[in-house]
Amino acid sequence: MDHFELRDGILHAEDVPLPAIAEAVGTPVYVYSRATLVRHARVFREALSALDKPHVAFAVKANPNLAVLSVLRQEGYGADVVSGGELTRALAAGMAPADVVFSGVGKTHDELVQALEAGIGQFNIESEEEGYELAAIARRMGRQAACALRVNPDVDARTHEKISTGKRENKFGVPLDRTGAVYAALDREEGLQMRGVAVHIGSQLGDLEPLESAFSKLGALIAELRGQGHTITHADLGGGLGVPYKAGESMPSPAQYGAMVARVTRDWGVQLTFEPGRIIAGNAGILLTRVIRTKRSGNGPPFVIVDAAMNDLARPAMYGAWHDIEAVAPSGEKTMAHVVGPICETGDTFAMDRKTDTLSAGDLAVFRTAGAYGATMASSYNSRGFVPEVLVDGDRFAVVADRIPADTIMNVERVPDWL
Ligand SMILES: Cc1ncc(COP(=O)(O)O)c(C=O)c1O
Ligand SMILES: N[C@@H](CCCC[NH3+])C(=O)O
Repeated sequence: MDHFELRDGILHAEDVPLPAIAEAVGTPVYVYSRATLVRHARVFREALSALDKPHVAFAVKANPNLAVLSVLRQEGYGADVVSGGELTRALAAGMAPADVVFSGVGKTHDELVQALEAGIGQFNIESEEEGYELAAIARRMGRQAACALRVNPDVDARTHEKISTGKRENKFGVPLDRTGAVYAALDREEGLQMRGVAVHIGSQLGDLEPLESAFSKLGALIAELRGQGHTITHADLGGGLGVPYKAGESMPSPAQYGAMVARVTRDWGVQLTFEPGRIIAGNAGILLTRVIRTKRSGNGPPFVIVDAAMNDLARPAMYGAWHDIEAVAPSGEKTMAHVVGPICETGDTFAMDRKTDTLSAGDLAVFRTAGAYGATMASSYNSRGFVPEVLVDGDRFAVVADRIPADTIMNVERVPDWL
């Protein structure tokens, strides 16, 4: 359930009519609902209530906006970060360093230093090589890095191949058959405090079975590592829960996920960490756009050209992803249309042959479920600048990220005097 609903024929974000936001801020603009974020954060936490003190670290990559992170911090969430930039954001949003987990397959030397200086709670080590580098830096700095070893369980997450992370051929984690040796080697390193294992098999998972299979393998690994004399106190189960992108689509609920986790991990005797991203932020945001014009296309459906494009919302172009498209003031009439952006690529297409609310020049429309992997994946391609972000709270709203116009971006560029 979200808080984007029709009231008197006009789509609202909580109590704010979307035309008021378009009027004040212009389009395109991302709009987030605080109430939906809070609701999702609580539902997810509630789903884990059978567990002993689970730690929930929001995957910042899904939506790194400082206001969004602040809402989640108020809900007791920590952060899962994958870069120095995300770490800076998590701390700027007031998250405690101890509540930060650092994942990512290519942490740089400087990022490792930054995270050690900040005193983050846990490094998820993705390779033996990374472990040695972190150990050396930690020793030099006189620090101890609390670590989990990220395991690649070779499980097919049954999701889009570009966002699957737990198959042997994917770049993430240490293959299961090497984890015993790698864990033992890293456990001998001064500077590292090896305390557990981590797994994350992919995103937008519509099925709990691959997760259960990965967690079962992790459970067996924990037993094996303990058998080798290691003390395992932590396990990080990553994120990955899918959300419905199409009206009527069904996905495993957080409660079903929580019940599965409780059953599989019952005897583990560890503190569990979770890294949800999309399930928290996905349905908490929409991208609000305005139709520039429509264009007839031979005998086929018309092109509806909107002012949002693939640089603002990359998912359809990158993964062929579906986002529901709705008029802000629907007439009730539906038309078959191609919905496209203005960018000079055929891939700048949000929908082909889609029966949507009839849209005409000047109409406002929304792309739903754009709160995760939306603004965060934007670029300035075609010198279009960056879309602003707005957070709604009841009947008030605030711009939580300014529009960055193309000329502001151009202002950081220099033409050398030898040209
Ligand atoms: C290590 C890690 N943790 C958490 C997430 C968040 O995933 P999701 O947004 O699917 O919950 C991701 C992204 O897939 C990730 O790579
Ligand atoms: N960017 C992807 C999700 C990637 C998850 C990152 N590990 C998407 O929009 O669906």
